[in-house]
Amino acid sequence: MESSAEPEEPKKKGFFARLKEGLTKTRKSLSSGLNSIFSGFSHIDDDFYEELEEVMIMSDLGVRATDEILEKLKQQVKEQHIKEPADCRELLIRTIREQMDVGENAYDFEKERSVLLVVGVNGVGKTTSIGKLASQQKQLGRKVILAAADTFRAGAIEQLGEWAHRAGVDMIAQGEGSDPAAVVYDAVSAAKARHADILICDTAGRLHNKKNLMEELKKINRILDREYADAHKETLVVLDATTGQNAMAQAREFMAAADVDGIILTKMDGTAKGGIAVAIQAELGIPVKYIGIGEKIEDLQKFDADAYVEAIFNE
Ligand SMILES: Nc1nc2c(ncn2[C@@H]2O[C@H](COP(=O)(O)OP(=O)(O)OP(=O)(O)O)[C@@H](O)[C@H]2O)c(=O)[nH]1
Repeated sequence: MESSAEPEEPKKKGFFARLKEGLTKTRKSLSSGLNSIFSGFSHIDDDFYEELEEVMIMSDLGVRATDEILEKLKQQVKEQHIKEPADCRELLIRTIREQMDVGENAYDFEKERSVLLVVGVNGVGKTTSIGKLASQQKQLGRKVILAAADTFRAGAIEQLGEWAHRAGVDMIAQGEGSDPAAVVYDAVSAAKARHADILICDTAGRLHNKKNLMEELKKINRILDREYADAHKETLVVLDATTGQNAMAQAREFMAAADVDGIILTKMDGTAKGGIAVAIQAELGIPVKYIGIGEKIEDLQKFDADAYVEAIFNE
């Protein structure tokens, strides 16, 4: 029998195909960079390790994580009497994955009545990520309410409002410059009255005054602990992957100001610095919960370290 025509390309790409496409720039820089070292060196020596280090740091895996990964690699090379550079490839990939281990990534806020505090400096894609998340949660059949508690940045409330409209969810807001804690208080009342499953709060975006930030977050947390004690609470920090090590510095500052439960890493599709996901989990020990790999709603993906490593290293 004659073979039938080529199957039509499915309209919607699967999770992994989209991830792989989103990580193209990082794959090209990191995986191809490492591959050329594995094939270019005839034996394992200091130069070989130095070149690996350079490529890893260039891809923003972070100095500390890179050092630790290479130390482990060297040890295994010694123990297993590996002589061929190419034989290090799988070992290195496995070591990177192990170094990223922060336990299983939990999404309890999808199952329980929850409140998410989403923080991040201006321009990182905080509003966009909240919009995507709200939309996804709504599609899961959950009742979502947004709180426009980033009252500092001009236009932030309108922008969140547009997302609320697009996602078909309610938003609680007061005017620009109002007290973020008061907005959260109102939003909690609304969440209780309307039996919301998840309340997502767009909060503090500024870092230049750490004390203010800390006070603001503390005040919001006090309200949540008092008024919404039975809700599962998480604080998520949004970071822009294209800013590389600067994003790490931001994460550290937010960690100093609040208990951070997870990271949303945006704009991974636009950068070769996607190794930052390794640095975050390996150096900060905080799970990356979502990554942004494009502008569409489905381009906010749950982060899976196994899939990430595979998307980058498996050709
Ligand atoms: N390619 C890509 N674009 C993104 C992603 N996340 C956000 N963006 C886009 O980046 C552009 C600018 O984003 P931001 O200025 O950070 O958006 P924002 O959410 O309004 O900013 P803040 O709320 O201040 O963080 C927007 O057009 C977004 O659609 C992503 O993961 N990938």
